[in-house]
Amino acid sequence: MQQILARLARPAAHAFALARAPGPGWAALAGAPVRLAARPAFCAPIRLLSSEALAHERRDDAAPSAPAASAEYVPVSYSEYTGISPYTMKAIDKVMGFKTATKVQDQIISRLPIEGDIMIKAKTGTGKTVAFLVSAIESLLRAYEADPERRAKGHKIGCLIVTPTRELAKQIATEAEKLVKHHRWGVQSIVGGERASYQLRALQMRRADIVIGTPGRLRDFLENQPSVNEQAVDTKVMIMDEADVLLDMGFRDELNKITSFLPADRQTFLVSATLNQKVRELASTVFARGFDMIDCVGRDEANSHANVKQEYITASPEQHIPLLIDLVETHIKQNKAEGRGSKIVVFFPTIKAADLYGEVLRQVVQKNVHQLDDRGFGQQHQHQHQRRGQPLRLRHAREIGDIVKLFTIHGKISQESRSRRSDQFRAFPVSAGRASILATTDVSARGVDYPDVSMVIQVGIPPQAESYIHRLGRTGRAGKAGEGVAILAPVEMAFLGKIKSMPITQSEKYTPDYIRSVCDLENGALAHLAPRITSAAQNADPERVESAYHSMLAYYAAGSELIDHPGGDRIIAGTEPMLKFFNVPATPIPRRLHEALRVGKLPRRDSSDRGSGSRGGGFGSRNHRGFGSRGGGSRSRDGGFGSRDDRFRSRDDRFGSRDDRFGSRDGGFGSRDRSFGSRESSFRDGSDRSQRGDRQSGGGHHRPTPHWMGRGKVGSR
Ligand SMILES: Nc1ncnc2c1ncn2[C@@H]1O[C@H](COP(=O)(O)OP(=O)(O)OP(=O)(O)O)[C@@H](O)[C@H]1O
Repeated sequence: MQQILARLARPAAHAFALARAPGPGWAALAGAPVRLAARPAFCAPIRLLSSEALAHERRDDAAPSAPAASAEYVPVSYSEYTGISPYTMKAIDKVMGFKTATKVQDQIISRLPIEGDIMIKAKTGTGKTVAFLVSAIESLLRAYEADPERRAKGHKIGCLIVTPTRELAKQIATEAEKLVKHHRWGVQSIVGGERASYQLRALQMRRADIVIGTPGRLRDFLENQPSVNEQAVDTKVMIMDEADVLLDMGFRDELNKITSFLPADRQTFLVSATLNQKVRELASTVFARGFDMIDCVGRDEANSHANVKQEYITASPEQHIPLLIDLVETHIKQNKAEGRGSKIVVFFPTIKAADLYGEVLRQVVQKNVHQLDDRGFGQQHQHQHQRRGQPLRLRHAREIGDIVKLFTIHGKISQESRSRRSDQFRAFPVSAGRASILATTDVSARGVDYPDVSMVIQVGIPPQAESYIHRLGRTGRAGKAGEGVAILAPVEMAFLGKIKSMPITQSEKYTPDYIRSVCDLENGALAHLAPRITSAAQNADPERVESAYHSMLAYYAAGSELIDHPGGDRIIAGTEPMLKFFNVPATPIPRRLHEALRVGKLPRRDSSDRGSGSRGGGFGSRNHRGFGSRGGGSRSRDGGFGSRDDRFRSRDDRFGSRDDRFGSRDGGFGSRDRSFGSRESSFRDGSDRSQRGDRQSGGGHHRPTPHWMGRGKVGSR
């Protein structure tokens, strides 16, 4: 009934074109006069904001706001839109396979043809890409109708899309290629990290109807390549996707420069999942005329999905890994019991932490992956499946049992590996008994589309409050169900105050008693995995554990506004327990890191301070079976850290690990996100392990073997 009413209320789409007033109305996002956008009275129950309203609405997305009910969107069938050309419609239907429009798609497509500039705000994973692409294609089509010669040549850039990362550029290019398939247009990518000469040649030789690029390479081409400059002078549509990310990455200058090469009468789209002051300021410079705002998030609605349950768990850092393992295991088992597979993304604050914790997770939960080929299918039975003509996935799952595969992606991994792992994680089949886990940093937080992610776990706080929304947005995409859990240390609890508008509640399951049970490896919920867990903890290289610890301290120092920051000592005391899990004794932290934490002088510590025996707690002291029985550290400060202080010399290096969310400024994922130390793996291989004795006797970390290590159970993985 509701659907019938919604359809009756919907007039022909061509009548939706917005009446646009000329003039500079909007300009004053930052204070000057603005004009009100025309709003069709028959508008779906979605908010269409004027720039005036935008200017007055100076709240950031993660900031608190009063909850209010918002009308539910009733999906509209694509067949109802009359503003889409037949070729585009055919692609939506046959190539993309989309039958109904998402909320943001409806808001854009029901208004086609759109003449002017638009700012789009919609929740993560709601199909913004198709929304702006369809509009851009239809605008370009009209321009081609007026200029058939241009259409025939296809040499000039018709639509230019700027996006922060190569991965996103690739994603958008894939969608664009599908949508223009029947138009027979060309789609090209101009991104960093690939050979410029190849891209340049392709621009000159092939159609350039839609060009998607990352800011650095685009600016470079426009500034230094007259032929590209010439191709761009009559660009019809410019789109800035993930505008908030572009700005967070410091691309403001690049954006200004790129727009300076484009004609003033172009159509501009600014697309963002979150709206903050920086985005408003960008809007005030890139929109050459008045613009309309399409805001698909209700004024008082949380910028997350109702279908994604959000919980947090408070626990000391040494409990984080067992909790993480328990969360992952429970989720996989539960889904399997319901006949589904699992796809989990775990976010860590720093590269070092992602490497270290991700490797522990791999050693504990990964299984049967040797049976997989690159596509995630079983190898050994492949010929049988093909011969019998049976679906590979089903037979595979039945024959070799559960499969759990862990992928790691962060900015220290080469672009090529990242792309490969990203593709594999995306394609990993989500069928019963199969689970894939991605251990990552904020490099995977924004814009990356991994369909079917069933759970997002955030270990620690994100670098910015808004990032919480983006990370969470990797699940619950395209209307699917999802789950989000944040594991926070007590020192991080103040972060909850920064995301008050999010419907996140304390986990009812993970009570202090249950957390203790999870961490009681001998008798608790993870007893069956105790040998694997203890072995993984033992395998971790102490220097890398320490390095990850330092990276966490630097991370807190850089993002101090997100935590309760009464001074560095509390942060150190609150973070140091992460060492306990690995049985690595605490040592003095580098001077510059101390300065960053604003604790003044390095505290004097004798060796008994350094060890955690004096602190007690942790796993061992409670049940004499966990990770806690430890002696003092033996590393001298001079020998141990003199050279390491170098790592904190430059601001970039010091705080680099926070930048890993977006990666290279030229659109890759990587080069900005320096971490602490250069080696990739946080774990020793066999030969490394054999050297441990030397290191211990040579003044490196002394990690006394707890009584529980070395038992038969521990080594058997
Ligand atoms: N109309 C539709 N019907 C079904 N699936 C859709 C539809 N539109 C988009 N999708 C799918 O939904 C997923 C999310 O789309 P998209 O990546 O465009 O979202 P987004 O809003 O740009 O997300 P983010 O803010 O995270 O970048 C994609 O897998 C896409 O293929």
